Amino acid sequence: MSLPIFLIGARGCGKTTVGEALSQALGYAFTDTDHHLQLSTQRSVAEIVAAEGWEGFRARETESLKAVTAPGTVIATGGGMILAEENCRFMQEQGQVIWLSASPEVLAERLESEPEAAQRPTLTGRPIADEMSDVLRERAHLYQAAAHHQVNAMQSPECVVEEILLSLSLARAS
Ligand SMILES: Nc1ncnc2c1ncn2[C@@H]1O[C@H](COP(=O)(O)OP(=O)(O)OP(=O)(O)O)[C@@H](O)[C@H]1O
Ligand SMILES: O=C(O)C1=C[C@@H](O)[C@@H](O)[C@H](O)C1
Ligand SMILES: [Mg+2]
Repeated sequence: MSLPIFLIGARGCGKTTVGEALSQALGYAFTDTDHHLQLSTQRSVAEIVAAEGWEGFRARETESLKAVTAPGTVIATGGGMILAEENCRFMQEQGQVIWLSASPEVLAERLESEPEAAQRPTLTGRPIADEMSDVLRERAHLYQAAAHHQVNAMQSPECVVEEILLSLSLARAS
């Protein structure tokens, strides 16, 4: 059985971009928890947060994670998925967890060129570069603890996919 592959990491690290390419390379299905939430609620992240607060969004995010998880699937997760221990445990038990790691400067640069405010409402109210530094300071240890493998996400998407495939094949060989 082909275990699911979960991509974790901060906003802008490339979970959606790399996830689609990885799924094609493996012949897996691709799914994205943010996208699933948007489709199932017919609302954007910003609309859910405005109506239910971040707490409401986080509860829905956990439901989405469970709903989309299936064998033979690459799953791009929301940037805050690792905030709940329950989610981390679930991902570790169900499949392989890959952290796409990038510096706050690279993340901010990518997000500034494609803000997508409806899907990425501000987390701190601070300018994007400061927000990404704050977020990584708070979350880097959570991404690290949740992941089976850490991959450098500051390369081209093709190279990130190659690095993931290598770490998965090394894991299978050991
Ligand atoms: N490896 C990469 N090199 C250069 N640009 C990239 C790379 N990966 C993603 N990008 C670009 O960065 C932006 C964010 O990518 P993407 O939407 O895949 O990130 P994400 O991790 O899914 O973010 P979110 O958590 O908000 O869903 C997009 O404009 C994308 O084209
Ligand atoms: O980093 C975060 O907390 C988030 C990242 C996005 O993927 C969305 O899940 C949402 O905007 C929250
Ligand atoms: Mg995404």
